[in-house]
Amino acid sequence: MFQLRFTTLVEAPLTVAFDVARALGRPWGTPLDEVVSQRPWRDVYAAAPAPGRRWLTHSRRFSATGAGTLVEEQLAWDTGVLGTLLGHVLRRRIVRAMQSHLDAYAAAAARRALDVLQVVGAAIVDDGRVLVAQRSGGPYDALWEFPGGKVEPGESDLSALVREIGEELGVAIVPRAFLGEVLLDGVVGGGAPGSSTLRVWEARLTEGTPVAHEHAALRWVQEDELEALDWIPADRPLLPAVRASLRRH
Ligand SMILES: Nc1nc2c([nH]c(=O)n2[C@H]2C[C@H](O)[C@@H](COP(=O)(O)OP(=O)(O)OP(=O)(O)O)O2)c(=O)[nH]1
Repeated sequence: MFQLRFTTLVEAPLTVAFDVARALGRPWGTPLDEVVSQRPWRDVYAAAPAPGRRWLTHSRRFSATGAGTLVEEQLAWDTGVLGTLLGHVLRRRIVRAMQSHLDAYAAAAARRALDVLQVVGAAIVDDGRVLVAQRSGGPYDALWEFPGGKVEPGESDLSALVREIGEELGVAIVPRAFLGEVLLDGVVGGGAPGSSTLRVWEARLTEGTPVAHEHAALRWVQEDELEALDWIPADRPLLPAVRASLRRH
């Protein structure tokens, strides 16, 4: 059996990285059938046996990191009776084709990401508690969230985070660990569910005391109080990472 692994870091949210990867297809002619598709986390494709090849699979995993989406791909095939030499030839061809394909993919995904509305939030942690904010007005009136807001065109995620926290709470923060990314439901930027995303970082206060300039209320809550809050539904999948972060501090 032959195996190849490729890792690409794409400056784009999960959904964009996933959708662009699928739209571009693969840099070789062999048609592959979809075996698994879990948007935006994972897909697996396989090719039926053919001359010089008993089987071929291509699986991809997409995971969110603070620097973008990490795409881990694995190709595996078996050349059957035609043996090792053909396997090596195939390997060289696939490596060459994949290298330029992945460069083009990363560029296309980064370009597409510019059209997607991205929201960043801060889980500000201090003394074993995290700051949560209650929205005032709009479709999520009175629901709880991580303070933050929309990334502006040309702005990096972390600059947007520091700016939004300054505007909303009047404090300075330093973002630390990346906690996770969730799909938003289309209320924010319009479009289908997942056409915008929320990325949350754990952060530490460096200056000032938070004041609710734009929210109805602010609360410092402990780990065991997180679950009972009336959260914006999209935020709930982030709570395990926030709990883990509170345990670390
Ligand atoms: N800040 C933040 N927004 C969230 C969270 N979860 C979630 O679905 N959202 C949604 C609510 C809003 O529709 C959108 C963020 O918009 P916003 O109104 O806070 O952003 P902003 O300050 O840049 O807004 P704007 O007044 O400039 O338009 O993302 C969350 O935890 N934090």
